[in-house]
Amino acid sequence: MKLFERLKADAAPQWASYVDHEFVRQLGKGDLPLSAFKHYLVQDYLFLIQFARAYALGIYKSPTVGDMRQSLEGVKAILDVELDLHLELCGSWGMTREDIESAPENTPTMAYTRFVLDAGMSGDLLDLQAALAPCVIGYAEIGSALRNAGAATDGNPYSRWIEEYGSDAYQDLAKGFANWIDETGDVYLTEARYARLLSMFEKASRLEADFWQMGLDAAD
Ligand SMILES: Cc1ncc(C[n+]2csc(CCO)c2C)c(N)n1
Repeated sequence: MKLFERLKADAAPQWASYVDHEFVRQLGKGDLPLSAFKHYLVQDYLFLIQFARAYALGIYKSPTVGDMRQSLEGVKAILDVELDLHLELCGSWGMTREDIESAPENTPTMAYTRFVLDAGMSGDLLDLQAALAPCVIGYAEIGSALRNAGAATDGNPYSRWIEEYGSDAYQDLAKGFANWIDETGDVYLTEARYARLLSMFEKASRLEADFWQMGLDAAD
């Protein structure tokens, strides 16, 4: 079994608590309170700034030029695509870039981003990839499930978000990431390392679930 598939199977409870979270269900049905989504999206913007740094760390930790290019794709996806989506949505509610960037980082945002940065700082590229994988691939799974369920097309207020993560371009990016961690695993994985990688993958999945919960808890 390839590394990503194995991690996902072994972390099945944590993975399910993330991709089947109540926030995601309400988002798909379109009845998620807007206050919850707005709070989530502002925190997600702050999250993405730190994630761009984590991908940049991936460039630094890359053993090959090919790995550097893969990490660079992540930096570009965040700086050129995802942050703009967030600014576009927040702008439609009258929020400016300054409003968002000056918002205080919530504890779940700090916990998740600093965990990923530390996984990369203290380990090698494979450790960093194990911490990043739930984020990149989980959103593709969620986007594709919601898109296939028709959530983006029936007047759902969150259709723009669903279209972005359900898009072919995003699905390809996530597949590229899965192939990349599998290939790194082919070179660097030993059975002695696996338990630590799984623990990081589980933690990242739990921190994703906590991130959704932070949004739900902010509903008024
Ligand atoms: C909490 C949280 N988790 C995952 C993503 C998705 N995501 C994070 S970085 C990136 C760019 C490509 O790797 C994507 C799509 C998010 N936005 N917020």
